[in-house]
Amino acid sequence: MNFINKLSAAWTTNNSLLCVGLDPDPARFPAQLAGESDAIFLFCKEIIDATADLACSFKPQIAYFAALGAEGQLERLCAYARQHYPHIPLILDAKRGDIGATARQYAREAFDRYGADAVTVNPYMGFDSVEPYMEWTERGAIVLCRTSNPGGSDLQFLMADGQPLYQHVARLVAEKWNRNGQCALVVGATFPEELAQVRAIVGEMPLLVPGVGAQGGDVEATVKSGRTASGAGMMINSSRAILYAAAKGSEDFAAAARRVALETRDSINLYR
Ligand SMILES: O=c1ccn([C@@H]2O[C@H](COP(=O)(O)O)[C@@H](O)[C@H]2O)c(=O)[nH]1
Repeated sequence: MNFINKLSAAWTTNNSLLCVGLDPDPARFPAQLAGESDAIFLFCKEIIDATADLACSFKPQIAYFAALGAEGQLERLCAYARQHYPHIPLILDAKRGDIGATARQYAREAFDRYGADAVTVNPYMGFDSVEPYMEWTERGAIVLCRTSNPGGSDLQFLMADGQPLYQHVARLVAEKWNRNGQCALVVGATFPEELAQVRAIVGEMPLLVPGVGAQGGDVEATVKSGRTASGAGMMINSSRAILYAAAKGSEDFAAAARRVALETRDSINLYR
């Protein structure tokens, strides 16, 4: 099944717009994982098992694995998610951007090596840097548009032809670049006004929306700004607030993650 259809089905099946982010930081792992050679895999696997019925997608952030030389554990984790939860889209957050020949290798890494349904990509180098991802006709390219970080405004708010750059990106992707019909955009929950602007430009296109939870984005404003007419259209990501929900040593980490994922999913659903 292609990325967009799988995502639409997951919104319905799990009644959820929540994307569970997998940003594993061993310094924050529970004591029982200390000394385990595959602690990163084990930690993330428990989180996936605890939240799979509450999520519309999982989003491993590759930097947290690669920085520790743990790409092998990421491979295992992706294989595990695909085998046990094949109906939940797997998004590799890698924010790749390079010339076409190199982008083709990044696409192979995301879709072949890790088996991701979609990968995040940076539009700064233009269409030929994004096109190779679309050669994978069933997989998604999720293009950075209006990112959640404060510094995103440095470039994304620059005016060109009377409009901020992020709106040009939204329009380009929606009207020209989306050759395989599997594109989506990243828009931060920390900027609900811009989220509403992007929604108005792109119609039904799915949006990956990081920034609730640890970054403090407002759930009500996010949902009201980014939802489609059918009350869907978003993967609202929360990573650290779910992963590290347990107070150190006092609560089972997976149970705590499930509790916060449930609360987040339900608070999102209040405003759909
Ligand atoms: O604009 C963006 C794009 C990506 N991210 C990523 O999302 C998660 C957010 O983690 P939290 O712990 O929920 O803050 C992380 O992997 C970022 O790399 C983003 O935050 N903003």
